[in-house]
Amino acid sequence: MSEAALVLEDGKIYRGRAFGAEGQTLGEAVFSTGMTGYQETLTDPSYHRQIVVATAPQIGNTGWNLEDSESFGSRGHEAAGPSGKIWVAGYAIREATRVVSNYRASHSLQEELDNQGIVGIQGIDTRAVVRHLRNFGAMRAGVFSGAALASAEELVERVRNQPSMLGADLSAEVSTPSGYVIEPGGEPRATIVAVDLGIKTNTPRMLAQRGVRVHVVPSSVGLEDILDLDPDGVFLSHGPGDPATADGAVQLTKAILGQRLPLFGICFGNQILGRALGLGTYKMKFGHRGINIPVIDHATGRVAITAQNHGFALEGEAGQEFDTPFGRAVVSHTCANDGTVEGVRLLDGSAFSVQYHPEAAAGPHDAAYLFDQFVSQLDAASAQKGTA
Ligand SMILES: NC(=O)CC[C@H](N)C(=O)O
Repeated sequence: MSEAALVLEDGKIYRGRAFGAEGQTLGEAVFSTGMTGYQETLTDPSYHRQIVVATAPQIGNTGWNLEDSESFGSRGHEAAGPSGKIWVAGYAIREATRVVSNYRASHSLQEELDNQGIVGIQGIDTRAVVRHLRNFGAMRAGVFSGAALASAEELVERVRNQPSMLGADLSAEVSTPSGYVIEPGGEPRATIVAVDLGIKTNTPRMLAQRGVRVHVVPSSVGLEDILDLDPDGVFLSHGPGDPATADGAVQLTKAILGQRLPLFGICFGNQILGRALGLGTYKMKFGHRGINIPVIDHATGRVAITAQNHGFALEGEAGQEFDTPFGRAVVSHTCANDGTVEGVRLLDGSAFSVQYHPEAAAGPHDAAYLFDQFVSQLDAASAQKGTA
């Protein structure tokens, strides 16, 4: 295995061995604290242009299977076939397992990284990398191996020459090029439009499991296209990039709110709904990425343990109420670790969103009830349509 280097924009270099494809990759270095679920993480479109550092010390134990990928439906997924497209820019780990041990595995993680040309690094002190990123923040980085290795100065230069995640407008790079429908098993109880800003496979699946027909549409969709589908509600998906750049999605959201259609948003969708309600966004120092992040629901005082993956957040305070052109709104959820805004809602309940991932994949299912809450809104809207 050839030598490899993880290079950070501040000049810090961690030397290890190649993992997966050899070559060069650039992206923002971020860390994920999930102890399981690497396949879901690697295929999540929200990680587009990010080099993920895993805090779990050994990676690859369960190999790669043909079921758990989260990128079916995202742009360019066909090329990866049933394996699912890997969206991360690179992967940095402590130790790759030598033995794949799971009945669902079809091949190893290394093989899949090789097949898809994903450049990774193993054998580095990932605890030291994570401490560095916690102290100095997520930053531009690169992984280099084989013929791509060069002098330290040259590598740092290449890392610094890439654009920052701050100001990155990435929705169009991951969103499906054309719409598709996920049907529930039987007769649909309601129909929604899901705006794909980087949607994971499990999100429309969880809605379909609840009897909802889901039209997944490209991020460039307009209000008229949405209304043509005669939906009972609209969903705004998770996705990569800086929400401050997503003016198109914010305008669309304002138009949807103006129609009084029920609206639910997750992660990027929470940031978009927050912006449409007048809140600002900012880049966090190192973000929240993992599957054990505690969130307080200020309506009930209950804490949910949640899956998360975000580097930006909405500005606001726990329980803060504010006026919007669509009615009064509230900061409904905050993170129990650091007070970050984790959810907003119109007080009438017709539009709400969370910064965490009720679809989990991977992660705990504490927040799955939010899909039920959305479906109740849809039932009410569809009943009203029936009597209109
Ligand atoms: N998973 C997501 O939707 C991420 C949202 C946004 N790109 C962020 O990093 O904050």
